[in-house]
Amino acid sequence: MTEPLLRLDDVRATLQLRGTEQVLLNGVSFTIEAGEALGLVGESGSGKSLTTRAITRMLDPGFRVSGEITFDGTSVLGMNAAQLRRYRVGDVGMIFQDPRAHVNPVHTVGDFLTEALVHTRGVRRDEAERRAVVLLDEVGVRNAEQRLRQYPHELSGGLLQRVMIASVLLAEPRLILADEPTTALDVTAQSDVMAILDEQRRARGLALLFITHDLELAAACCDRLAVMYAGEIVEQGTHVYDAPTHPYTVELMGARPSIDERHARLPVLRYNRETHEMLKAQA
Ligand SMILES: Nc1ncnc2c1ncn2[C@@H]1O[C@H](COP(=O)(O)OP(=O)(O)OP(=O)(O)O)[C@@H](O)[C@H]1O
Repeated sequence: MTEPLLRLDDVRATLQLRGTEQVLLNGVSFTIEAGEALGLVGESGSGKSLTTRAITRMLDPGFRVSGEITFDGTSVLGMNAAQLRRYRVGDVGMIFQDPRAHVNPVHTVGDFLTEALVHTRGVRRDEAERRAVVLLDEVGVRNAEQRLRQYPHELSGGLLQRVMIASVLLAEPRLILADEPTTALDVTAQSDVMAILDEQRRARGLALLFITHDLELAAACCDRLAVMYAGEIVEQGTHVYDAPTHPYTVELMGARPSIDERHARLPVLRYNRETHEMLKAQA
C-alpha cells in the first residue's frame, strides 16, 4: 500500500496554562491521499486551526506535541530547519480566513505574488509576473496586469482571496490547507471563491484540508469529512454527511445555518463536555 500524502497519527498538543496542563489536541488521527479533499468540521474552539498549525509546525513555542505527522512518508516533527522551510514553502500552501491579515499593505499585489518566485526560486521578475498574470486570469481576476500594480486596500475581500489562491497555486504545492477561506466574505463572494478553489485544486490534482464549521459546504467539496469536538476527532469517513453516527455530528447537522445565513453563528448545542466525557467512558 502506498503511503498517504499526509498522515496524522495520535497527535496530541498540550500547553501549560496557569500551572495546569491543557490538552488542546487529543489523539488526532487522519490521512489525506494525494489529490484528495478532507473537510475538517467543528465549532469554534474545537481545535481545527491548531491542527493546521501542528501540520505546519507553527504552534506557539509553549506547546508540547506528541504523536506522528508525516508528509509523503517524511516525519514533519523530525524535519530540520532547511527541510521544514522547503515543506512550508514548496509542499504546503495555506489560505486563511482573512486575506488582509496575510498581505503586506504597502506591497503591491504584483510584489506579493512574485516575491517567493523571484527570491526563493530564482525566477526572473518578468517571467514571475507573466506566471502571476496567467494565474490571476485562471482564478477569475480580470484585468490581471493592472491588478498587479494595485495595493491590497484597492481590492475587495473576494478579489483579495482570489489573489491568495493564485499565490498558493504559483508555489505549486501538493497540499492546500484552507482555514475558513470564505467565512469573512459576503455571500456571493463566498460561493465564487469556494468554486474557484475547488475547481483549481481538482484540475491540478492537489490535496486539500478544508477547515470549516459548515458541514454542508464541506460535504459539497470534499471526498471525506472529519468532525472535531474538544480537540478530538469524533467521527470521520465518507458517510458523515449522509449518515452521521456520532451524537455530536447529528446535532451539528441539525444546527447548520442555511445558505443565506452562513455568517450566522451556530445556535448553542446541547452536546457539551459532560456528554462528551460520558460517551467516551461508555465506549
Ligand atoms: N496559543 C494558544 N494559547 C492558549 N490556548 C490556545 C492557543 N491557541 C489556541 N488555543 C485554544 O485552543 C482551542 C482550539 O483553538 P482553535 O483555534 O484550534 O479552534 P478552531 O476550531 O480553529 O476555532 P475557530 O473556528 O474559532 O478558529 C481553543 O480553546 C483556543 O482558545
